[in-house]
Amino acid sequence: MKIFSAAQIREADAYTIQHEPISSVDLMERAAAACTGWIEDHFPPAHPVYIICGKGNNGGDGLAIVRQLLEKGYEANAWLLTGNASADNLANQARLEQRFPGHIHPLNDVQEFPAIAADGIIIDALFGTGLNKPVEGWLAGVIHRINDLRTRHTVIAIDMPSGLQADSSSLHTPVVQAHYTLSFETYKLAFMLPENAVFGGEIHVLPIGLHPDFLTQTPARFHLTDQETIRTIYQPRNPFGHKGTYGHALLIAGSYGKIGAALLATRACLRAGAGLVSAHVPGCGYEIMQLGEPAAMCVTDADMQHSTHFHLDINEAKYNSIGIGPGLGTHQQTALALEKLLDNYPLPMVLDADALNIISVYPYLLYKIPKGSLLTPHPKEFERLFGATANQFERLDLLSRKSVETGLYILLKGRYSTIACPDGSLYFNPTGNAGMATGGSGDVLTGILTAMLAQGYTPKAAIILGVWLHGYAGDLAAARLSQEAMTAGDIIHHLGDAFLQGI
Ligand SMILES: NC(=O)C1=CN([C@@H]2O[C@H](COP(=O)(O)OP(=O)(O)OC[C@H]3O[C@@H](n4cnc5c(N)ncnc54)[C@H](OP(=O)(O)O)[C@@H]3O)[C@@H](O)[C@H]2O)[C@@H](O)CC1
Ligand SMILES: Nc1ncnc2c1ncn2[C@@H]1O[C@H](COP(=O)(O)OP(=O)(O)O)[C@@H](O)[C@H]1O
Ligand SMILES: [K+]
Repeated sequence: MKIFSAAQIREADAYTIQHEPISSVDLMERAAAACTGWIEDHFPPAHPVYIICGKGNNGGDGLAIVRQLLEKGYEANAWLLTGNASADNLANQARLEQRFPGHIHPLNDVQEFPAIAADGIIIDALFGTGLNKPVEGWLAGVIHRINDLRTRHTVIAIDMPSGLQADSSSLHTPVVQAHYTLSFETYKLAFMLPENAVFGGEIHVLPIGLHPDFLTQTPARFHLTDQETIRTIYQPRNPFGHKGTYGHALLIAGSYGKIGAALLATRACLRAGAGLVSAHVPGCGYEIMQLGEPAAMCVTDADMQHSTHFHLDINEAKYNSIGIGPGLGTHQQTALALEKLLDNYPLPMVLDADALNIISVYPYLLYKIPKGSLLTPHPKEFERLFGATANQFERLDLLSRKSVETGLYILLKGRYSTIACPDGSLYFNPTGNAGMATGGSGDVLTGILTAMLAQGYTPKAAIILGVWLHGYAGDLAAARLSQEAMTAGDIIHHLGDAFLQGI
């Protein structure tokens, strides 16, 4: 699913008006009806509704919602900023006044903000995608008033929480903190970033019938992975396939005290479909690996505690893919061996955790990584690799620039893990939950991605599909066990159901 910028959304709006064709006020009626329908489904008419309306089309939506709710028997009123209203806003003021006189109240000052009855619902229709600067002065006071009331009253934002910029950072500016956001047609970029998590609440994207030609033909830089995309990527196994068909994957992971990371990555790699899996671990890991995962082969390093010689018998004829980093440690001998591996192995590989930490100490190694490889830093590792940024929009830009510059796929992990592709496109992943914020989840992902590469998926397909399945398995684990009780191993246990249900 594409994520459009505010400017593209305006174009979609105009294209729909011209090509459906439909008048802009009727398109507004349709958008408002989608919201009214949602409100009706979730809150009975016993709740009085207070709609705070701006002067633009977001306020116009609010005015139309007041009229539609009144028609459905709700007690609804608008508090409207006075001044130069947009044409469709004016048209909806007139329609409301004509059908239900006396339901529009002026809002020129915070003092005029209504007193909200016990069961009252506040609807924020102040500003949407037309916000052109941070909100200041008494209007900021209105936003603060709404936010003060949110502990006692449900707050529903129309299209965007007011004050939130769709495509740039809103840090340190006043923004409504909604419980629900009813957004039109597409997700906005701002919803994807953790720095905005407190504003949107539960986000519902309501279709309003923007023209399908525009939506399919207009290129977008940002995407939200959906099941449809996953179904086009996934390749069912060939009935005549043999284990050679699905590749030999090698995991280079673990050090004394962290052999569990190697075990998790290895198990995940097997469960994600690799034909053969080998693990290279230091000597201390041999029995743990052989007993812990009998289906995997184990190669031990000359050193008992950490890996030092994993570059020796590795070549592309033997291993179709390599995943390196979980629990590996950052010993200097390990760093030297990593450099030799990068010098000798030409295929895309997966680099995670300590492999990334080593590279952040020796940044020139970044340029030795085979093109098309997958890097999977969490935010701290990302910062060590590429430096800090003032906000998460800048971090997104940095992420994309580094991917383009190096020719590597870089995954920034977290809620809506973000995949930056060397062609400049970015994919947000919607699956996964906070139960996965538990030690070892990332090791499991390394195993899954290494398995996808071994099976012959292109790097882009491997990372989009692997990250989706990892999160989906995490969601299934959380549904069965709770977010609190699930562990990284449970993500692996649910991979089977993720293949069956998530694709
Ligand atoms: N996409 C679609 O297909 C559809 C979109 N629809 C709806 O249209 C919405 C976009 O409407 P929009 O373009 O009129 O902009 P909107 O968000 O109302 O803001 C503009 C107003 O805010 C003001 N203003 C701005 N910043 C300000 C500030 N910091 N501080 C103070 N004032 C500020 C600005 O004033 P100005 O700066 O011009 O004086 C102007 O009055 C969209 O979010 C959705 O709800 C649906 O109806 C139909 C289908
Ligand atoms: N709140 C969350 N929502 C969705 N996914 C999450 C969340 N927290 C963590 N995850 C996922 O869990 C994994 C954690 O990886 P990482 O931080 O490397 O863990 P570890 O180093 O313990 O293995 C990532 O794939 C990340 O996207
Ligand atoms: K709004």
